[in-house]
Amino acid sequence: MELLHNKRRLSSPSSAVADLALASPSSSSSSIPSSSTSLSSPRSVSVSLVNQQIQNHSHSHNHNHNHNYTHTHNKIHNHPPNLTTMGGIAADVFASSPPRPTNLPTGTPTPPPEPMSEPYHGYSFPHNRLKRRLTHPNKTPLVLVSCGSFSPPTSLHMSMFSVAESYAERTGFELVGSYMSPCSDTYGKSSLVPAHHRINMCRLAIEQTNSNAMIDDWETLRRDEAGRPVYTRTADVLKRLDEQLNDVLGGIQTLDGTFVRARVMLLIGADLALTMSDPKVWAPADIDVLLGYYGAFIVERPALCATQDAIQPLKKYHGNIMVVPSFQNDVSSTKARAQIRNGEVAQDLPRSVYDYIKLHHLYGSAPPKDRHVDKNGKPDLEMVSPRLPVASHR
Ligand SMILES: Nc1ncnc2c1ncn2[C@@H]1O[C@H](COP(=O)(O)OP(=O)(O)OP(=O)(O)O)[C@@H](O)[C@H]1O
Ligand SMILES: NC(=O)c1ccc[n+]([C@@H]2O[C@H](COP(=O)(O)O)[C@@H](O)[C@H]2O)c1
Repeated sequence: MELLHNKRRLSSPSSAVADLALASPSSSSSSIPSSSTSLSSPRSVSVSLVNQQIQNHSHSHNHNHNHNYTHTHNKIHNHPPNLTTMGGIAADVFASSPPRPTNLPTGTPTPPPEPMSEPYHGYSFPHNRLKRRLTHPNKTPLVLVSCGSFSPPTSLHMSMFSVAESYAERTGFELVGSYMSPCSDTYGKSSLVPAHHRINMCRLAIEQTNSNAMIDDWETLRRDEAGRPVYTRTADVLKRLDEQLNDVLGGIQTLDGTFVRARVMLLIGADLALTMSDPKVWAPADIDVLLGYYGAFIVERPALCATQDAIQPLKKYHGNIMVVPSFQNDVSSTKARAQIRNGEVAQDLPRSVYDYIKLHHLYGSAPPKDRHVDKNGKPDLEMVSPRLPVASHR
């Protein structure tokens, strides 16, 4: 498929900066809408950070949530978020977020021409690891969605879920599901290996790290009328996941038996957040949807950018942003690919992912000398590196 223009890079070497008028011209989901109505402007408050002063949120605004979050499904009632605070961590994300509209926002960009839930051969929405019932009272069910290239998935991609989960659960949330949504092959990044390899590697990474994340390969399967893969913007990915979880599956059951909508939020690194204030990379209407309506957990990535630089331009959305502290690291897919090309062992990859790369000669890797494969030629999952931190909620 012809890309309409090249990927544009910001200063950050591995930030996501594909300029996204790049996929099929025939798909309206593939181009940045030129204009749209904005969502109601969120109140501007400080971004949640660890050690921020504990705030007590007794929730006079819960009425808004109740009113605005009624579900078409009869069983669903909004469960008002009760922002508990524990361990000295503030939980102001809901307290400060705008009332959520009943339906998806009018500012939502032009939807794709085909139904967003169009079934593809062999595809079904994954929910096997979705926790369908809350285990704690007064918590808001949270689903985190990590959209990325995952070319290849690194140990940091996997631990992002667990650090965000630990952070979220000290707030008013209970994590009920985590999704990895690999982007389509049409995303303009030359480093992408074909989607089936990226999906296989994500699967291996999940197994190896004992993660509860699910892979939603819908982005990689979407096709236009001519059968060509199309790019899906991240705002549309979240809208569809929201529909699947809350409208199709019916939401999450609370301890008192009622059903509430899960809060869907984006999980990204600070380098990607840095690109979000660039309208050539993200349509402002999409940012309204992603940060104004859904919200994001932004994991610090100090090796690539200063967190402040990333979030300061997004200050009108701060009530919907949680900044998750991370440790100093230079882990990236770019670094892993360079190591593989140079014949070095890529330490930051789950071992099974590394073996898969060698087995399939991806990223210019030489054939493996020391194959850790079973008798069927599949990577031997026993040959694994030490386990990474894992999500603990199931
Ligand atoms: N070490 C890290 N710390 C924080 N966030 C990360 C880290 N690695 C990846 N991410 C985030 O994970 C998401 C998906 O990233 P992606 O698959 O593009 O990996 P990447 O390492 O940034 O890739 P590349 O190096 O190929 O540009 C992005 O939001 C990115 O910011
Ligand atoms: N306008 C958009 O929807 C937009 C812009 C840039 C990146 N992204 C997404 O961000 C994710 C990460 O991208 P990178 O691999 O470039 O870091 C990908 O899933 C990509 O599709 C979306």
